[in-house]
Amino acid sequence: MENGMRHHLPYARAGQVVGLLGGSFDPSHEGHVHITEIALKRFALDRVWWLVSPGNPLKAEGPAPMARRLDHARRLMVHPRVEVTDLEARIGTRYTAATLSAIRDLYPGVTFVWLMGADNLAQFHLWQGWRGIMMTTPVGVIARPGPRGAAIHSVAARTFSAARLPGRASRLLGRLDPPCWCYIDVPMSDASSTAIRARGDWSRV
Ligand SMILES: Nc1ncnc2c1ncn2[C@@H]1O[C@H](COP(=O)(O)OP(=O)(O)OP(=O)(O)O)[C@@H](O)[C@H]1O
Ligand SMILES: O=C(O)c1ccc[n+]([C@@H]2O[C@H](COP(=O)([O-])O)[C@@H](O)[C@H]2O)c1
Repeated sequence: MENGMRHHLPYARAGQVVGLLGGSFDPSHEGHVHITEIALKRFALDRVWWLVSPGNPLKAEGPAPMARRLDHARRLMVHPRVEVTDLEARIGTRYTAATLSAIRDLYPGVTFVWLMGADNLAQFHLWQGWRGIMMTTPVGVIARPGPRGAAIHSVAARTFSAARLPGRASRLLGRLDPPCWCYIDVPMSDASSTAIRARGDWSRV
């Protein structure tokens, strides 16, 4: 990373627990805001950073330009403990495993919790280095409309079943040594970027 980039880094201090919500945010919507507010409380996070992805490695079609997605997300997500950032583009990573290891190097003493909706847990075993992510990073999974079983019985959930923290103990997630993950059953939002794009409310240019 260039030196000049460093002063744009989001703030966190040693001892804090920061939730990372990675996504295409193409566009961001109420569902993202909803799970962020829930995650702050239920996982006892000091902060949440939205990592607006340069492009999901598993998606064939690229998203809308970064500046547009960032701008939209920053208007939508206004909260003193939440920051919307293009950190992955700055670091030059798009695979989550690489992003996490780079971020940990940049913030010694800070604990990072990876946040995701239940749909992503169902797919998680397709991510690059997913076992390594589980072994190094507490993972918080938030309910999302769709087949609940697909997440709870996914390859990742089964492989790491012994490391599952019950939902009632969710506040401990960032204080335990990984592997540890926690699924929280919460009131759900059915908002989705795909639905918004399908309505034509967010054109790509
Ligand atoms: N309504 C929602 N409820 C729970 N989790 C959500 C919701 N919307 C998005 N998420 C989660 O937020 C993260 C980023 O989501 P993303 O930017 O891909 O939005 P999306 O609506 O899932 O987009 P797309 O429809 O293009 O896949 C993912 O972990 C996703 O599971
Ligand atoms: O690292 C991977 O292999 C990987 C594969 C698929 C998705 N991800 C990450 O998961 C997050 C959610 O992606 P998306 O496109 O569903 O918003 C985003 O941060 C992606 O970079 C990461």
